[in-house]
Amino acid sequence: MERLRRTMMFVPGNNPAMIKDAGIYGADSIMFDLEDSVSLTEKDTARMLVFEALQNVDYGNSELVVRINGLDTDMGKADIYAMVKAGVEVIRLPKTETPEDVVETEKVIEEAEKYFGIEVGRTHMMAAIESAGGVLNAPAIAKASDRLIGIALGAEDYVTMMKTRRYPDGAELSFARNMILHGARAAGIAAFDTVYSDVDNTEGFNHEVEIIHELGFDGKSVINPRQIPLVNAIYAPTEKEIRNAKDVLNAIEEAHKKGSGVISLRGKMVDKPVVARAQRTMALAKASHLVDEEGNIYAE
Ligand SMILES: CC(C)(COP(=O)(O)OP(=O)(O)OC[C@H]1O[C@@H](n2cnc3c(N)ncnc32)[C@H](O)[C@@H]1OP(=O)(O)O)[C@@H](O)C(=O)NCCC(=O)NCCSC(=O)C[C@@](O)(CC(=O)O)C(=O)O
Ligand SMILES: [Mg+2]
Repeated sequence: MERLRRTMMFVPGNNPAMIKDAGIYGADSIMFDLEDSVSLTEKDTARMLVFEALQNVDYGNSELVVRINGLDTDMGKADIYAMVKAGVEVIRLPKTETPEDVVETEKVIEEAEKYFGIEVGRTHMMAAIESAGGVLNAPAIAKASDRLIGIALGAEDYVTMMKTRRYPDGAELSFARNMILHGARAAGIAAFDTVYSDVDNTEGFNHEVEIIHELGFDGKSVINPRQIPLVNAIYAPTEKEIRNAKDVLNAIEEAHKKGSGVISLRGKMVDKPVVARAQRTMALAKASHLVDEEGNIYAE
């Protein structure tokens, strides 16, 4: 079953209190940041704090990601070596422009794994796309390495470069979102939407999450724990969807027993893609604690 990544929470790497408590909010992934939320004078401290946390703090089931500084900076290589040594699960490249950026970063990760005697390939990667060039290269970026678990939109840098700003309807992000989503899906990896900076604007945030949920994004980068339950609520299937998914899975089981891969349920065809969607619905229902391990709805 694929790993759920509805929320990926940014945690500034130079904030010890936030780093210590980041695991209590139930983010699917925690993303420690060594890049833009950390000032130049704090870079070494942040690297050290995140290194210590990765080794010593228990973050439960959350996936652990670190956004490094790019290899075009003085910090990129040191970030990679420290995070690989600490056993990070995923390294996130910021401001990815080309597939070569991914390949270059992968080379350094591999060097670091060999240097520390870590199994080559254990460290996964994701690439954030934050510019016009990056968006146009999204399909190639997404296929640049087998280590990539996903690609993500970084809209704050992107809209700045595009000489616009964020608007409530999201029209300014429509092309970028579609390129990233199609690039990710064509490569068979995950697609993550960008942060929403106005943390007190719940209505605006929910509207944005509805848009990306409908488009098919796996999840969203968040900057504040208050945003996590909002995303989870929108990604949680409704009771009607869960009941339908269960009916679909039961129906296809019956069909398989009779040697068929297709069956009719209440007049609608149930075949492979319908079954795949039902399985995903049940996975989301489990992650949202709406059903037990056997798929029984808790309220029943
Ligand atoms: C926004 C705000 C200042 C609001 O502060 P507030 O004080 O109003 O927060 P409150 O809600 O009052 O906090 C209640 C309790 O939660 C704790 N708490 C809050 N936030 C927490 C957190 N993130 N992690 C753990 N703990 C947290 C807090 O410590 C408190 O704990 P306690 O005191 O114990 O009760 C704060 O959240 C914050 O700093 N966020 C992180 C910002 C950040 O990382 N930016 C960089 C990434 S974007 C970027 O770079 C752009 C991008 O690159 C993106 C891309 O590429 O996708 C692009 O181009 O688009
Ligand atoms: Mg950025």
